[in-house]
Amino acid sequence: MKAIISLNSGSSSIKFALFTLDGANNPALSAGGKVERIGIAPSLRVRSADGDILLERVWPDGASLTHAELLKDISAWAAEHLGDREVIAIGHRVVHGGTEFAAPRLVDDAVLDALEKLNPLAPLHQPHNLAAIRAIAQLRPKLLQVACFDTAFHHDKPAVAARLPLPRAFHEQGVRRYGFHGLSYEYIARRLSEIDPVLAAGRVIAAHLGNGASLCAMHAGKSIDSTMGFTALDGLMMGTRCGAIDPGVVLHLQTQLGMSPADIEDLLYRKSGLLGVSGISSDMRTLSASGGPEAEEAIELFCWRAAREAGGLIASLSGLDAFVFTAGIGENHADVRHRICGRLAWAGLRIDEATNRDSALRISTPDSPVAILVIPTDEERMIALHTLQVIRKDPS
Ligand SMILES: Nc1ncnc2c1ncn2[C@@H]1O[C@H](COP(=O)(O)OP(=O)(O)O)[C@@H](O)[C@H]1O
Ligand SMILES: CC(=O)OP(=O)(O)O
Ligand SMILES: [Mg+2]
Repeated sequence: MKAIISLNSGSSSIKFALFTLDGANNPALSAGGKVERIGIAPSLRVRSADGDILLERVWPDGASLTHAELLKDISAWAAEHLGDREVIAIGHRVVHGGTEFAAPRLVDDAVLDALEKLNPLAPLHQPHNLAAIRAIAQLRPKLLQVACFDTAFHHDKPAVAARLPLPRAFHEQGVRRYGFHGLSYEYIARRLSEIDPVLAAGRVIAAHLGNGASLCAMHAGKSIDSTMGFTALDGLMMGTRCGAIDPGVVLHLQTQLGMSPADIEDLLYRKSGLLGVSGISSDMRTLSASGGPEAEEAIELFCWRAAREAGGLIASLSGLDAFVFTAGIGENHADVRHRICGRLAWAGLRIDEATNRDSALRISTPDSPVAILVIPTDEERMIALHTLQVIRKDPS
């Protein structure tokens, strides 16, 4: 039986899924898993399509384990689990596609070289994404690999949402607002159109709140604006990223505090956000459990900033019909959802405390002018669908 694998390297996680293909080439999930808390204390869990746990591993002292090292364990599990299934392609999430890659692409050396040039624009993601592709290409040079871009879903957003207010030449050089988490938002748009086609045709904000976090304004299922811009550092406060800050701060760090570009990158991408403000952890679960005043301040700032940015996107959309929470925090953290919706009550978000506590599909009150939903994202399925489309078109 033919199969494809989806690989999704996030900043704090590697998610993966094995899909078998039926006669009509529809992907059916066979098993999937994730390594989470990379950089803290990684753990791996693999589940069958029915939810049975197939494998669990923890590395309590594994803070220094890299994405590449952890990928070896995933490969070992996959090799054992495959049985007589024949993997015909691997699809990868690649975070930055720049101006050149607006749609999923079969990867070859030239594509890899072009994507590598974007590494500095996504230092927490792009190098891991590409290292996995290169490692697999070495082991299985003939295996088709498809790159699916986080930026692609946002490619056709209105020009006003893509331009930075800099001299025009920079835009031509690619210094523009791209937007990320596109595979997740594309999946949410599809799911919402199955769940509630009327809402999906309207004005929707999707909030992908994970270790990386962003909001996307969608109208009729298309991205029209996002809080992330040139890089995945923009917008919301995140696990270790600062989100939007006054660019004057960056100049100050460099010229007054004498920090090198590498130190500034490390500060803004790896030491800020929830980790920096709490001084405790980048992980929302740990912060909520800690209860200390710095942890509380970090959580409150996270929610305040999310609501504040949502206000901006409501203006981009000229109103709002639905607000969707997704990703690790969005899908699971009732208190964060409660705080964000509370700050958006003026815009018509009325949360129902009981269904919110249960992380139900619909968590707004029946009379809420804006519907509030919790929809688990599935970037791996989106990757599988794109991968199939690409290899059908170009089965070389
Ligand atoms: N059950 C849960 N309750 C609260 N927060 C959770 C839960 N599960 C995951 N999270 C939080 O979600 C974040 C990770 O989100 P995830 O989407 O998996 O990350 P990534 O962006 O690396 O893909 C962490 O802050 C984690 O604490
Ligand atoms: C783009 C991005 O921030 O991704 P992640 O949420 O996986 O870190
Ligand atoms: Mg994520």
